[in-house]
Amino acid sequence: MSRIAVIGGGAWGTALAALEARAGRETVLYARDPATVADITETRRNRRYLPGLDLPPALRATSDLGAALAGAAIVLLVTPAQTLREILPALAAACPAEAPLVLCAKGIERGTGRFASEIAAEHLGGARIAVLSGPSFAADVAAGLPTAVTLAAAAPDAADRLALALSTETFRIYASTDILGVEAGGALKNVLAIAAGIVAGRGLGASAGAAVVTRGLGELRRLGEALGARPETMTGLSGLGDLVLTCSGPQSRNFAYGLALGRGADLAGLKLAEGVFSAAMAADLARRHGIDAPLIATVAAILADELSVDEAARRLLSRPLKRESD
Ligand SMILES: NC(=O)C1=CN([C@@H]2O[C@H](COP(=O)(O)OP(=O)(O)OC[C@H]3O[C@@H](n4cnc5c(N)ncnc54)[C@H](OP(=O)(O)O)[C@@H]3O)[C@@H](O)[C@H]2O)C=CC1
Ligand SMILES: O=C(CO)COP(=O)(O)O
Repeated sequence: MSRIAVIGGGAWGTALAALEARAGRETVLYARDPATVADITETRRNRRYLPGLDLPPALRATSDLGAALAGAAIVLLVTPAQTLREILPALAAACPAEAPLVLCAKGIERGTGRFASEIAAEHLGGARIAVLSGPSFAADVAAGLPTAVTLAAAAPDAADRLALALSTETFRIYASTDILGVEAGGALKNVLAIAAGIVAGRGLGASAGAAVVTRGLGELRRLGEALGARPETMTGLSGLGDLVLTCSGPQSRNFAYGLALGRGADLAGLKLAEGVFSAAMAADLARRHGIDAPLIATVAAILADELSVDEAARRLLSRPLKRESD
């Protein structure tokens, strides 16, 4: 019995399910939308979320949550961060008692400032909870391109076991016990990728883009460590690694959102950008912990319509000069 249940039929859930099924592991993908299930079953594609990519014949899809979870040895929860509170009660009720739950969303809950592991711990024992994060575009992973990510669980042997159970020839998972650090990196890099997109969209140049990544890493590191993350996690795959990937261009939906903002383009119809929902909470966490995070605060203010892009750039540049180490 080693069935993997993947909950969430969007880009990332479909990519992870395809990866595991292709590696020869029995995998079931739950999508709440029957049209997605029909598309996967009939065409071996998820044309809405992963257009152009063929899914392995062995991948089974269902819109019955209980059927997806029945007999699962490992459960991957891959719906957006803001949906976790809604989906977790039903998931916890139907999830086999011993199955570890791997949280794959990258975000902070609006209103509470909580990370996925904190929300999940309200429904399941902490010992079963793991988080997966790191530089990994769904399209790359689904296409079988080489990828390295981090998986954290509280117990080192649980993290090692899950890393072994989910790694494939192309998907290399590094084990960690720094759950909050891995989550903080994944959520904060999205906010900073919006900043990088804004810089590109407003035509501020590649030098400004590099400054955002570098000073953004400082904010990610300072805030992550204030929240309890280990320094090496923030400069690891789920921190620096994912920051670099997501700030690298419009294949990132967060970067693409910032790009549209910077250009003054229409934001309607853009794909999911988790940083949009996390920015205000990230800025709030920084304030509460007394952390200087001007880029995160600026993104939050722009998204809240409190600041124009041009005024934001002027204010960031006119702050008092300081030592680089500060
Ligand atoms: N895409 C990527 O490259 C990566 C994404 N991630 C993270 O994974 C998470 C999911 O992203 P991604 O898959 O790309 O998002 P998508 O927007 O592609 O898909 C979201 C999926 O979640 C489903 N969903 C939304 N609300 C619920 C709910 N209440 N119950 C059940 N299903 C629900 C949607 O279903 P419906 O179609 O019915 O609305 C859809 O299938 C995000 O936190 C993201 O940051 C992490 C690494 C890589
Ligand atoms: O998290 C990701 C890559 O690691 C995906 O980034 P976007 O959500 O910005 O597309």
